[in-house]
Amino acid sequence: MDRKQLIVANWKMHKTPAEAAEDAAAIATALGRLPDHSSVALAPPFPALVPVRERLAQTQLLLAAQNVHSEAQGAFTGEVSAPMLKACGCDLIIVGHSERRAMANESDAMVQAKMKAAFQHEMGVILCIGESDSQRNEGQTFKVLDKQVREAVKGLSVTGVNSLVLAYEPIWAIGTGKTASVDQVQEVHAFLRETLADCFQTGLEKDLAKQTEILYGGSVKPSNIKDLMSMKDVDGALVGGASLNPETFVSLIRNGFDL
Ligand SMILES: O=C[C@H](O)COP(=O)(O)O
Repeated sequence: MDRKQLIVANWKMHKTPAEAAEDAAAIATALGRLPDHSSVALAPPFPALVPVRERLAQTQLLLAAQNVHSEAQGAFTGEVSAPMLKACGCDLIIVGHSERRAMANESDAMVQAKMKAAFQHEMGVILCIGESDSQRNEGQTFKVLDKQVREAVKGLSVTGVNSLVLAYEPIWAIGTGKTASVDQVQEVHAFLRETLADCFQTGLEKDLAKQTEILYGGSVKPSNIKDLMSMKDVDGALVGGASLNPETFVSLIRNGFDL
């Protein structure tokens, strides 16, 4: 079984619902039919989820949320739950983005609880992990990533593993224009694949772990996506800045998927 390719637009806190819907329609129209093994997902801000879903009906594009709360309901002002996101038509949820870990103090335990909530409500998870500049300079990269992965997937069921995508996003490469070199990315992705296999040591789970898509994120552009995706363990990308303009994002996808 070959792994799929996936390119995800993370629009972060950009675009009104109307702008997001218009851009989603433009992207879907420009792309047309995608090859069977290639997927594209759009992650607009919460208020744009439903309008974007409506524009993506009858297309192959997937809808992703940028965050979720671990509880299904309750007195959590400003939060959004997994059943709510499911009802908005989400296929995937981004969990543990470094911006949330930094701004909202999300711990590995919180990240794990959010993942479980997503899986319980039958959505896939894009689990973001990555080291900071100082952690890389201090030679802590693999230790940091190992902990982030193990803490997040602890106790996950086979169904969970099956719907998990990893996104390696070195914090020093996010929005900085500084992309990790293809060799740095391949080295980390190979390590992450081994770590996952080690986390799921038994039978079916071990096989599923080998099939997990691992995306790279951090200043991915139309000009560098092809080289990144030519690496053996790079299955796609999580794209911020270069996903905001529909034309740029479509050309990034065409280059990445070789369309
Ligand atoms: O989620 C996306 C990442 O944070 C990468 O953002 P960027 O492509 O603007 O560097």
